Amino acid sequence: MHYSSLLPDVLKIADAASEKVLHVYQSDFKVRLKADQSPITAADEASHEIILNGLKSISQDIPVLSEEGADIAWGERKGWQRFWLVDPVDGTKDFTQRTGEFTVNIALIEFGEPVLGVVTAPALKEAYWGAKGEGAFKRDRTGKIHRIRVATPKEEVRVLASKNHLNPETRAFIDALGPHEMIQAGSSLKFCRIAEGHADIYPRLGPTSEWDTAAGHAILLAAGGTVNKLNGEPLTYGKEDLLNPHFVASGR
Ligand SMILES: Nc1ncnc2c1ncn2[C@@H]1O[C@H](COP(=O)(O)O)[C@@H](OP(=O)(O)O)[C@H]1O
Ligand SMILES: [Mg+2]
Repeated sequence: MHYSSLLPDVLKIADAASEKVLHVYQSDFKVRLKADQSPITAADEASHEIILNGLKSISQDIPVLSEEGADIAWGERKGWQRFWLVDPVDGTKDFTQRTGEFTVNIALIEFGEPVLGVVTAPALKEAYWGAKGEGAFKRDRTGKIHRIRVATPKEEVRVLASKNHLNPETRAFIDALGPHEMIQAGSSLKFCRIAEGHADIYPRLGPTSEWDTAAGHAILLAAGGTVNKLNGEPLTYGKEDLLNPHFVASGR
């Protein structure tokens, strides 16, 4: 499959969802708690609907798994060779805290590998995308599009960590890296910051779900980086348990 032929449509869908998400962000929105006690707003729901309908219209035969539509039995999912993996709003805490560091995420998974990804940050007016064999790109807040690439680390490693979920295990991993600079960022923007060469490593020795990481992972791969489990094997998708194992995302 030529992934680049899908990218313009997927970017349009993500931009449409972003516009709606930003509209809610700028309003006096209400925050509710889901059954797992994680926060949800009208932005997550509206973004989910726009993305689901958009993806169905461009690819009737590719199923969609979204954080807000994840109740699909393993018996059905296990036969999927190719599927869309979506987080309508990643960084909902950043959204509710109004830090601006939340994203809309769409990934295409093929045989467990994230082969295409689009991440938009509606409040920052940034967008990132990438596809296997096609490289990775950023649209900055002025609308200019640049090709992006991971950087070669200098002596002081630039480490990315979650703003809201930095646990003791991740902290210990970071301390063992030696001289480093800490950069905190919310949501899947952490993968994008490495993809564009602004940071070197993002260790996550704490919980995430497949939809949190897939799009950023695809972009980082396309920019020359890696996302591996602690045993050194690549992080994969379409697992029965949708919680990811611990992983380390890195540039060169
Ligand atoms: N205890 C937990 N279990 C599962 N996922 C968790 C979690 N704590 C945080 N996360 C995931 O981490 C994401 C936020 O990451 P970060 O802190 O790096 O911004 C959340 O995404 P959502 O905001 O989409 O719910 C959520 O999915
Ligand atoms: Mg998320």
